[in-house]
Amino acid sequence: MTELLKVHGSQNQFFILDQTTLDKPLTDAELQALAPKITNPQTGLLGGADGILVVNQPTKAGALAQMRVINADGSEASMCGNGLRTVARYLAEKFDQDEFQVDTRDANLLVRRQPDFAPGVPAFAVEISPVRFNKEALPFDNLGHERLLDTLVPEFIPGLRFTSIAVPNPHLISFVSAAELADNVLGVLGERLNGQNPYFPDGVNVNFAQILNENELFVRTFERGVGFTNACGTGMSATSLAFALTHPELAHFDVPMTIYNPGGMVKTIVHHQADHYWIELVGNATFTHHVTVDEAELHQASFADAQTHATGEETAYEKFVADLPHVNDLQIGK
Ligand SMILES: N[C@H](CCC[C@H](N)C(=O)O)C(=O)O
Repeated sequence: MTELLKVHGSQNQFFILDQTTLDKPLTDAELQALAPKITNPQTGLLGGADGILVVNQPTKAGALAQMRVINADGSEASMCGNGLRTVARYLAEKFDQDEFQVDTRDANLLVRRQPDFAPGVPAFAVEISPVRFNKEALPFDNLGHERLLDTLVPEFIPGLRFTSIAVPNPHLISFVSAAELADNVLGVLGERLNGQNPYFPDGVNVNFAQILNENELFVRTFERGVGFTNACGTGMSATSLAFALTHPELAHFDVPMTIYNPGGMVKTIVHHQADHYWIELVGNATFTHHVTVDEAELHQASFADAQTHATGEETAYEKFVADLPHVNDLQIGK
């Protein structure tokens, strides 16, 4: 039998599959077959999820383990900020270490246990890096720009300004009004730029942010390979950097920013030395369920006989969110 964990960071929900515990790791094809089935909100396991976080032996020296990110549609992403916090907690408990590096596609990233965000709400800080602005990192075509930095792009939405940043997965960011944030214009643009389109051949995560105050945002994200999620860690991190770059009077480097989202709240700290940028993302790492399933079933993308057991942590997380300002203003579930 094999154990999976159902987890979330800011209610961005995942299954963690530690391939090192299997007799035979799932192949890439098997992972791509399993993801859409187990994450399906109607027919998936435990109400579905936004993807699978796959743990393997490290491929880079210095890392404790590797994390791969499989989106709900089976596509693979280079990074997942909310997911990395939950994998960091899983590895911290597995290896009894509180600070180490995790091997992600483009870099070993430093992760560190943090004080609980609230009673019963464990928290981790994770490095979001590498950060790139060029078209090699974030391929887009037919816009007549080498990069987007608070750029008017009438081809997307007339009147809105956009910034493009890869962290290293691709993000498009626009600072909008409360009305635009709640409107479905984000969903329409997200669907468009992740379908057949002349601009983003590989799709892109689209983030709308409302500026609440100095160093304080509300961010809503339409994710590549998933759709609307309750939060996107790399999205909130990229948006924090865009905030510091485009609104220097309101957003400061090396100072914690508070980022609200439909699933809760995280802190980000944007750092730079010359033109090298990186972001610290600090937030919850909640384990909601233990799942026991026959390994042979997983290879067949089946989980019909899975046994699930709630950890009880969700109650503490929901109390944490209930006490937050702003989050309940914009009730947008996944
Ligand atoms: N959908 C994203 C990957 C997951 C990122 C998100 N869940 C996060 O917390 O950063 C992409 O295809 O780039």
